[in-house]
Amino acid sequence: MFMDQYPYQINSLGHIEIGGVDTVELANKYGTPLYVYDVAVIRERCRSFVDTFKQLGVRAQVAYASKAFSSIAILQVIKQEGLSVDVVSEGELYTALQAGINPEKIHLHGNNKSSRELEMAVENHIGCVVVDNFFEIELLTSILKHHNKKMDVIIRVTPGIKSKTHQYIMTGNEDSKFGFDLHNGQADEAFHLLLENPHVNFKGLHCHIGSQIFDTERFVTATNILFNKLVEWKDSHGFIPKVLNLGGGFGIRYTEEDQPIPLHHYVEKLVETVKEHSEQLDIPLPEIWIEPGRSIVGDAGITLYTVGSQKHIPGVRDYISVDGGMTDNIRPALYQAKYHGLLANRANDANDTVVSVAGKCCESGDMLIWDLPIPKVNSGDILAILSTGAYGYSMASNYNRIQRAAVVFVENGQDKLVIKRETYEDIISHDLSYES
Ligand SMILES: Cc1ncc(COP(=O)(O)O)c(C=O)c1O
Ligand SMILES: N[C@@H](CCCC[NH3+])C(=O)O
Repeated sequence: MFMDQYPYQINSLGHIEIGGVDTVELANKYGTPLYVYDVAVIRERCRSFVDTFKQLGVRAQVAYASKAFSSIAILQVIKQEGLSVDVVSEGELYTALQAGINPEKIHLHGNNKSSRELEMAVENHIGCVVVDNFFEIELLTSILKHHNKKMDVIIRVTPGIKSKTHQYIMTGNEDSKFGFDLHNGQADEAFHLLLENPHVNFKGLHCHIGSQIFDTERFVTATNILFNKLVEWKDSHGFIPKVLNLGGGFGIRYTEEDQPIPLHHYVEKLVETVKEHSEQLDIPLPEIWIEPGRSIVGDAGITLYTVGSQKHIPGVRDYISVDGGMTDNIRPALYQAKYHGLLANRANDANDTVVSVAGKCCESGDMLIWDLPIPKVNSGDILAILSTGAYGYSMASNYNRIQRAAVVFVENGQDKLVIKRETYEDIISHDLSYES
């Protein structure tokens, strides 16, 4: 059955169960909309990456891309599992530090890092800055000079390949706001600037070709392209890379159309490719770093909603509306992302109708799922949307002054609130009065 392909079960009451906990009980206890994560699945995903590197005897860092979902609780799990953390802002860096992540295991990304962000990185002795552009080289150098410090850096390059994914989540192509182009001389210029810079240890290259990628082929192509450059730099400067960061982007199942491959396959193929090149180049195997986000938390999470109003337009379409929407999951509106949903309280009932699931925002584009086969829906039913663990909470907004939903972790039959639902007081807490 289709549900077998997801890490959730249906219990004897016909309710969806996650991490051994009945989702209907969770909806009653915490209210909806509610994000629920199975921590055992998160751990299992972390271990797929970490253990494969270990089994292959390769020095590596698996850096969780915390943009996918950042909070104290998730980063505590990430820390327990021995991962590093990739952050892209002061807020993500602050959260990682507060969660107790060892600063040496934090990598700072970003195409427009501010001086405050770089200062914070330097002051906290984080492990590595992934340098993205010439402006940043100057800024970072002046901050390091000022603090009389030295920092490990790698540079982000765009290998110039397009991944089969939505344009907005494609990042490794030439026409991208991220990184230095490998083919027009910019990466070489950055390399020279950093190699001669007494304030940095220039360790190697980074590339991230995009997101939700289901095959290993493009990772191999990207690695080949990086090595073409490394061959040049070894010949011209005797440069030997210590680190090769091949980014994230490993695909997960949202709907039946998605056919993810086991996560260890990516690691095996990357290691094989880097080993081949290193042997050819006659250099020691560099440390291999990867940055999975979605594949760590994506299918470990679901969102529970309560169905409210319904609208039947004869000959056109049936809409059901839920108590959340684009405020807790912007991905359908932003990327036309597709999700699967089902009734959490009647998961075994036969699908005898088709509905489109609308959010409650004042926006026609606030649709979560189009044309979902489902049993006849009653207002008050609990709808579960699957695989919402990545880029759901982290991209949530307060549009229409809707409160951000709560987050609950479940593991081995136990549930724990890890992010409180926002209150109306929270929503106005930063508002200042304009009355004299
Ligand atoms: C530099 C970088 N690393 C890692 C990721 C994580 O990607 P994903 O969540 O698809 O694994 C992203 C986001 O796409 C990224 O831009
Ligand atoms: N937010 C994107 C992925 C991040 C792309 C940026 N590197 C998503 O939901 O798919």
